[in-house]
Amino acid sequence: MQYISTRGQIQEISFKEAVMMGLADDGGLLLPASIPSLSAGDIAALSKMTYPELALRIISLFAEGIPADDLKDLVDRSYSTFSHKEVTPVVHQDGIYILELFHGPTLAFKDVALQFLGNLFEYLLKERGEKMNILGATSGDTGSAAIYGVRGKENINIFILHPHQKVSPIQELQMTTVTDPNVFNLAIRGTFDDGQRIVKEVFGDLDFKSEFSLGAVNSINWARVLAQVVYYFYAFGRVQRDTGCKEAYFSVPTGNFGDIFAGFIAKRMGLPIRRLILATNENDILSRFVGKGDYSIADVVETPAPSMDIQLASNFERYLYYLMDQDTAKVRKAMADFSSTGGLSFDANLQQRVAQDFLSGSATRSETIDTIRDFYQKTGYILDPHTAIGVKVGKEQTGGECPLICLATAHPAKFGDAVQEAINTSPTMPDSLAGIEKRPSRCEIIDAETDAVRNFVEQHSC
Ligand SMILES: Cc1ncc(COP(=O)(O)O)c(C=O)c1O
Ligand SMILES: N[C@@H](CCOP(=O)(O)O)C(=O)O
Repeated sequence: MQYISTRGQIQEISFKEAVMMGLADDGGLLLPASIPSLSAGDIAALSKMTYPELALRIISLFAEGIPADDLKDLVDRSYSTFSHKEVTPVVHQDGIYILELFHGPTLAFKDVALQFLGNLFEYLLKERGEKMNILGATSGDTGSAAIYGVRGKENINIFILHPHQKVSPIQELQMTTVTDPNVFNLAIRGTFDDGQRIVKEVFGDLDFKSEFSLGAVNSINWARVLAQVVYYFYAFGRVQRDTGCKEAYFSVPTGNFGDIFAGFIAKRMGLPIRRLILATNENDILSRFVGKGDYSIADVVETPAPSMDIQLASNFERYLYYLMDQDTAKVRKAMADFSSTGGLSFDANLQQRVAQDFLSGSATRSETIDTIRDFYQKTGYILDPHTAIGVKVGKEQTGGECPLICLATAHPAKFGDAVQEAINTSPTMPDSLAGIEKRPSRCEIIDAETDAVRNFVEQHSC
């Protein structure tokens, strides 16, 4: 399995090289040159596996070059840190299936990939005798998951940019109270989009990238998307076992388009996903794209689902590559047009193709809060605000043709204020958060400027 860039100037690199490269050196994103397809029989066999067995089977299809025993060890260690024996259990509530992705160390779906990526980086660096400086941007969840994935690991320093005062109080504490010497939190005066732009600009300076051995933990890194493909198979297997269904809908709260893109890969591999339902908050550029072919940037607004307060969805470029029939010249042109005009529009023909894969919708602030309240009143189950958006849009877009699986991307305790507003009760705090506000913390506040970040990394690199 070789990897290529969406912009066509990186050809045929290995899985290991793709993981280490993170952002493609031509500014694009890396993808496998071909996607393996699984038969219905293969998929039925997968449904009998435990989560680590399934993860090993799916990841090994894409991870040539890592011996099977080593990969098994990496996968087993990565999922042993989850508090639920099923890793990502599926629960049935109010007629829908909720795929709980928040049983990892930092209580969000990011742990599923970042526990694995942290171990994979450690393994590859040892093999190469190298060091790495990880640089990432977060709207709240990737940051802590990445930090927990690499804290205290040798030969790795990690620098995480988060938008100052725009993440939830618990999200901020989960990052800033990790005071291991290899962890650096930078609160930037700006938005997540500013942080992601800075990260891409620093990676785009290839001399700097090479001199400081930069590594990527955002879904820029293909290994992130790959590890997230696994739970689509897992959830479908569990729901099919219970219902005998032939197809399912997946509703995915979406910001940077990474999680739903993992579902798109699962669909291309043959998983019978009837449609992926793309659910956004008021930052609805992606739902406008699916619904109207309008991909035009607007200002970021603050919502009760801050992790999705994103306009510039990094993985959109990966989807464009498939929508444009893997024509990298067209992708390059589209990305250049988008950066000069701030918008792209898609004709009826392309919109029809998008509609084969996706449905979409969005939720306002009050609809998000109302969904948490209504769901709690009916079931006693507390949704976090991101999950609530997926549930609301998923229910609106489907009519019982086949099961609806909604991705529960975070634990409600991370977003106590929104939950309190909705149901007048605070969610129970998981043990891992006990006393978090009393722990010592460390964070630098800086302007959202590429040079400021570059200088900081230079001074604190390993
Ligand atoms: C809790 C939560 N839900 C949903 C999302 C959206 O995921 P993605 O960015 O992969 O679209 C994010 C982060 O972006 C998140 O942290
Ligand atoms: N919601 C994310 C945004 C970054 O997304 P990523 O999947 O590309 O890392 C976050 O919590 O930081």
